[in-house]
Amino acid sequence: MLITVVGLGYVGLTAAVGLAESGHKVIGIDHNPDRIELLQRKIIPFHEPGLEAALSTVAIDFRTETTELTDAVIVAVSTPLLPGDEVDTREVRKVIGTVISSVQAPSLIIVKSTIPPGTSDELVNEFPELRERYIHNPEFLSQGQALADWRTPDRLVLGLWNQALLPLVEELYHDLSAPRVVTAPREAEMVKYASNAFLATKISFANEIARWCETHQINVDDVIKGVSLDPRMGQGFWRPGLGYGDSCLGKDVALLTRRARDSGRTMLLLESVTEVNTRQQMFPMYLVHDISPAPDVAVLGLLYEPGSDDMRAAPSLRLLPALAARAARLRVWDPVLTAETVQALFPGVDQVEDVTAAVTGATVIIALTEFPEVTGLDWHTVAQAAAPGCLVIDAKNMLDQTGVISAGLTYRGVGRVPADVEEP
Ligand SMILES: NC(=O)C1=CN([C@@H]2O[C@H](COP(=O)(O)OP(=O)(O)OC[C@H]3O[C@@H](n4cnc5c(N)ncnc54)[C@H](O)[C@@H]3O)[C@@H](O)[C@H]2O)C=CC1
Ligand SMILES: O=C(O)[C@H]1O[C@H](OP(=O)(O)OP(=O)(O)OC[C@H]2O[C@@H](n3ccc(=O)[nH]c3=O)[C@H](O)[C@@H]2O)[C@H](O)[C@@H](O)[C@@H]1O
Repeated sequence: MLITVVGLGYVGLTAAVGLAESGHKVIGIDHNPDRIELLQRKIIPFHEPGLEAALSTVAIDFRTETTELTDAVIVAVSTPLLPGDEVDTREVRKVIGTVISSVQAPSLIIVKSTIPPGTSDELVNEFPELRERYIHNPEFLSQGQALADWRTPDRLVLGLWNQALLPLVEELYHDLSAPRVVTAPREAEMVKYASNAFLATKISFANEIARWCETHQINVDDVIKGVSLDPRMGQGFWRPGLGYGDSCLGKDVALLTRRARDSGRTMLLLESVTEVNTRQQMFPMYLVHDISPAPDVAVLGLLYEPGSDDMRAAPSLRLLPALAARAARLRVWDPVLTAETVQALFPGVDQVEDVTAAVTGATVIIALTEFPEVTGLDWHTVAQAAAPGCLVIDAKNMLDQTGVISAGLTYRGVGRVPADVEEP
């Protein structure tokens, strides 16, 4: 098939590459000319492991606009949160308006962007010709493993009014063997929101349990292992840490809770999920708050996860200014973010080139991102560079605490009981 993908971010570019790998001819459209210029040179404009290598193996026609008739158009443009927690769907509407008003509209118009429940109905009210061609097919990939998730999805959710479109969808996704959930667009929209709300809930739950464990001297790692082996619990998304800090979970929960409040049916659970998360993102502050004299702080990692440079909702955005206000001295190290990005997000911050430069003289080390350079640290070497007895805050329970303690450093994780290790 000949397919146009509009919006070449994490979702759209992954879809374009995945569909090209499946043998389709793909035209990739983005209104950002700088992005197109890079893509034409087979350079991806963000950090997504494996995607650039895959892009180099396929031929995609990248442009800022097209008038060419294709069999299907996939819309994957941004739908950010507006102030007041409503979602901005204007770019989706704009693209649909352009596509539907073209002389011969394509047979399939697929919206992959996350849109609030009811948006597809609104789109069809605005563009009645859309109804017979329309599918809302939400995307469930995770950044950092986007292409792998595309190639082997858990499910394909297909929200449509016109069942006659299904053979075309099968042709489009001929090599994706996941179960299909065929429903109406409104339900498909809600599958996406309910999924992200549940993931957010799981993380806040894990963090609450970790907090309880900490108070009662119980090791949360073993508790989670014991609980999550029950298949009813689902094995993933159990890791306590800094809370969710990606660009979507918070955004999707915010939309649901805002709309619930508006309709007079407050979602008590999800309101609490957000509250727990907001508190959790700042937990390193509670550990450094009373340290006197003001600490010399090294922050290792600014990304919310090593596989994605998406800083739209990263916990470090709130944490760093608070730390800067508390610390006598603050240094950050991050191997992915460029100096320009760091200065734009955290003006004036002292960004150093390597971990050793960051930890030298530190009285507090905060490990925020699970980069291999952090998880693989030799703590005896760190102890020689850092101040004696330096506090190591493991914000993701990713470090070997025995190694940290046996090097003479003080360890604090999330709901972990400090290991009984003989100090040197
Ligand atoms: N990032 C993720 O992990 C996931 C995101 N989603 C949803 O998918 C949608 C896209 O997300 P991302 O890829 O993260 O966004 P993004 O912000 O990385 O990329 C969106 C792209 O669309 C382009 N764009 C915006 N308006 C346009 C227009 N009118 N014409 C052409 N190009 C346009 C932008 O220049 C940008 O390159 C959002 O609705 C998001 O909520 C869904 C699942 C996973
Ligand atoms: O709608 C979306 O945009 C996507 O949001 C998340 O994907 P992603 O944003 O890439 O983020 P994840 O890697 O899944 O992590 C989300 C956040 O939760 C945190 N997390 C994750 C797992 C865990 O056990 N504990 C935990 O704190 C991560 O550090 C991160 O801040 C979902 O996992 C995807 O299914 C969904 O498609």
